[in-house]
Amino acid sequence: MTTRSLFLLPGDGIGPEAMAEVRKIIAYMNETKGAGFVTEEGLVGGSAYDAHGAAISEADMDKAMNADAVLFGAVGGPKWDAVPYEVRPEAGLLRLRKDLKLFANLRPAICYPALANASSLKPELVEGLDILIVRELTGGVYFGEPKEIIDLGNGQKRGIDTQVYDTYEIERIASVAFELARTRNNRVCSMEKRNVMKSGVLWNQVVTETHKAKYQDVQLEHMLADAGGMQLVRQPKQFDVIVTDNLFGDMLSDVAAMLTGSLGMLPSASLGAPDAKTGKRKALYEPVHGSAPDIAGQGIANPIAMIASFAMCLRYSFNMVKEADDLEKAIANVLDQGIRTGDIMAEGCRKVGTAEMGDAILAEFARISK
Ligand SMILES: NC(=O)C1=CN([C@@H]2O[C@H](COP(=O)(O)OP(=O)(O)OC[C@H]3O[C@@H](n4cnc5c(N)ncnc54)[C@H](O)[C@@H]3O)[C@@H](O)[C@H]2O)C=CC1
Ligand SMILES: CC(C)CC(=O)C(=O)O
Ligand SMILES: [Mg+2]
Repeated sequence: MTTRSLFLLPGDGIGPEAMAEVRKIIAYMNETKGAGFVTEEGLVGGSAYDAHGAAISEADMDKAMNADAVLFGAVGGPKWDAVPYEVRPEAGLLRLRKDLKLFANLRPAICYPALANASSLKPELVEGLDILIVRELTGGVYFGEPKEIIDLGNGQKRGIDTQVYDTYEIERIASVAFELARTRNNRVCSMEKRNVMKSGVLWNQVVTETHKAKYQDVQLEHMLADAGGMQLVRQPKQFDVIVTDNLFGDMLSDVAAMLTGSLGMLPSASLGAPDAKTGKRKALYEPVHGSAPDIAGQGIANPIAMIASFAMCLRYSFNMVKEADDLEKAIANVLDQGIRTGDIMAEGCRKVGTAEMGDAILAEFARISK
């Protein structure tokens, strides 16, 4: 029997609550479909810091390296506000991204028909929305050196972060965006700030050259990232694929989340390059949202972003396309039935907690995938 190894890192806050709902789906697929998932669990973020004094242990890094895919919940929270910067919860996630070389972060923003009214935008602006943000994930200001606070000795300090991009980093993320556009509506919009940033000038040049060399069949547009943010809330359906750097991608995908109704709706896949011999990619799947300390521990978080991240895992790591489609359809059907967590609640709908939403999606998945 095929075995498929999954390393689960639930993390902090609502991370474990959302992961519990994915665990049920994994168990169901193993029991009824012989999916052969073999799971291991580890600690990341504040929970790892509390246990080991580090945001992820070396043993868990090894397991992440060797798994077919990593499922990640969320990290962080006020409890760890005062821990040293190097071991803060978020450092665990950044290390996973960097060491597993997960340079391509795919963040689809899809507005399910039943949720057009849940967005803060007018329903006609978001109905049928289906955009894909392709965020560069292992470079830019998140990782550039120097990164420090220096004492200027005159009562002043200076905080320094450095935005760095090399040609190869821009070329490979642009190629991912162009390839994905070919499977969708064949349009890419590249966002940077070439008017104020040298890295933006290079980004623009390299995307243009990559397009010219290999992807002239795809329609390419360039937009300054601030204007891009404005266009995302003015007329979001103008976009198909957006490709952008690490920081702008982080911000623009949180903006895009609200087009879909809630940050609790947005999944993501973080992918490495295919291995030259096996063609397999290292991969980590995580919701776009964080640990939501304001609602953690109450059983009310929306698990859809986490469940939809698992659907992306089925699609991208295991080529289980039918199962991924069925799981995404199950999410859509449950929303059509008017079942809602608090963040996407609307008049006439039935308000449920995290576990009930997970159960409803699993029941619907079981029904349609029989
Ligand atoms: N990938 C990760 O692990 C990320 C971690 N963080 C960390 O999370 C902590 C909290 O950050 P915030 O800025 O508050 O962002 P957040 O994404 O945790 O929460 C923002 C708002 O969205 C709501 N929300 C988020 N996910 C939800 C869900 N599934 N269901 C219902 N409501 C949901 C929260 O209740 C909150 O009001 C910080 O420590 C931050 O560094 C933030 C973003 C990503
Ligand atoms: C390291 C993360 C907390 C940064 C973030 O907000 C994200 O990647 O979405
Ligand atoms: Mg973010």
